[in-house]
Amino acid sequence: MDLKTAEAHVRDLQNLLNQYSYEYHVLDKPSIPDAEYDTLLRELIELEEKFPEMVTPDSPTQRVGGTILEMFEKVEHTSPMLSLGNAFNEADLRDFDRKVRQAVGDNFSYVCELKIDGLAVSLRYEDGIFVRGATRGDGTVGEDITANLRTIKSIPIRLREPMTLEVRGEAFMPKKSFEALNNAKLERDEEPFANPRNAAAGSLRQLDTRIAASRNLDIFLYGIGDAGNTNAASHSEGLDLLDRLGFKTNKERKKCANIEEVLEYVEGWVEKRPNLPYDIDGIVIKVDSYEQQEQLGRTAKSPRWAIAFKFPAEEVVTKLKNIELS
Ligand SMILES: NC(=O)c1c(N)nc(OC2CCCC2)nc1O[C@@H]1CCC[C@@H]1O
Repeated sequence: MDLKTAEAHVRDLQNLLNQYSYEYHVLDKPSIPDAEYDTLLRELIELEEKFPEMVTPDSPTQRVGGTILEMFEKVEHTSPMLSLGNAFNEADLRDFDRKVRQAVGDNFSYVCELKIDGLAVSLRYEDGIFVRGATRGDGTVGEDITANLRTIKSIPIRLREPMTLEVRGEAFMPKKSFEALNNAKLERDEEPFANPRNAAAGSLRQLDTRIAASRNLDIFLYGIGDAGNTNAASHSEGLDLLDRLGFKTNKERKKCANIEEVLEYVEGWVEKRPNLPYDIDGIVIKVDSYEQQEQLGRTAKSPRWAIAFKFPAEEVVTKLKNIELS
């Protein structure tokens, strides 16, 4: 095979494998059997070993680097990663709604989302290529964990359009992966993780990327850092853009016309929460229109246009049950 043909074949394989990975990990709709994916990946690895100059950062072979980092560099976020004010009951939610209506009137919608219980991260893409990923840190400065985030298969290493933007999301460990990891730790007489959030944070703060790669982490993206250079006019349009670009967003989100619909959504998920394959610790309620978000503004640390309804912690319920039983 001459260089030109090899080059074309490598690009085709890289594009094909990235597409298959997107179908499997983002759409959850694989179009080929795993064995075929593995065969194609092995073929690409062999070709890239033969022609190392053809290895590019967006090749699917570059997800798990061999390097062990010395430490994590500090990263300043282009726009702050805000935290959320909390609501614990219906009165708190109605209070939030009253303040929103005071500021923007009655003509607006909310978007309700599951509040994923993981580690908030920011992903930066330049011309569609994943260039940097960081923890939220204190909201202004986080840690560069790009190498570890690259190992999360649902994070695209190349977008479906060559956009430059920063997106935010919650990296998490699915419940099944958490149970398997803790069973393995118990077998090795190691200290198990207390919950999937700690396990996800601990995995992404590993200096050895092979450990992060072994932890079956996943992610849901929930926002755009700087929606300025997109033509999305609302949060829901922003999330649809993230879907088009190839990101994994949580499909349980719902547009609500008023606080009554929000309360109904929250009520529904109190029941359904235990059946989810990942932990959630509440529901995030956001005013949809970007213009109205601007009007509402923010405090030093959290937006006035969003609030988190917090569920009572599941562990507390378990402990209470144990007390009653004993
Ligand atoms: N954990 C989540 O699922 C989640 C979400 N679905 N949506 C947001 O929206 C941001 C945008 C502006 C303020 C919060 N934040 C989330 O989590 C954040 C990360 C840091 C504090 C909150 O937990």
